[in-house]
Amino acid sequence: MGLHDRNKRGFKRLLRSFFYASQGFKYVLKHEQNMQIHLLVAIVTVFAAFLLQFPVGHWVVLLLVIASMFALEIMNTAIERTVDLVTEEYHPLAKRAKDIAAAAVFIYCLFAVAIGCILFIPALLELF
Ligand SMILES: Nc1ncnc2c1ncn2[C@@H]1O[C@H](COP(=O)(O)OP(=O)(O)OP(=O)(O)O)[C@@H](O)[C@H]1O
Repeated sequence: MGLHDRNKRGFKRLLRSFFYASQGFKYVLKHEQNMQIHLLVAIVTVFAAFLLQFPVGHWVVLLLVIASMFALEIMNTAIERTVDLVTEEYHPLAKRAKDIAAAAVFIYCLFAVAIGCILFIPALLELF
């Protein structure tokens, strides 16, 4: 899709959007160590949730947290690359923008861990 056919509609455009989105996802997965960690944690928690036979409500919360974590990390990377596009020199505003984007991921991570404890600890205690 060229830069000038943004007004086009249709299935082909939708397919192209999926293709570009998958390129973005592949890029983040390949280049961002944090994303690789998120993916690993997601796989482990989903596997554990299967074993612990989570009820539907727990599954909904778990999948929501995983999807939001991925989306936030992807947006963080987009902000980092956009800042790099504006300047590769040291700039206090570049630092601010990147630090704030990283803070969003960090805060969400803390809450995701807390939610994970709320979901998993009682289920694990029930095993004993
Ligand atoms: N152009 C810049 N000007 C000033 N400070 C910057 C600049 N680029 C990066 N920094 C600082 O360095 C930190 C690390 O930036 P970097 O772009 O390497 O991302 P990162 O933290 O390594 O993230 P990731 O590992 O997810 O790519 C930023 O949070 C910011 O504090």
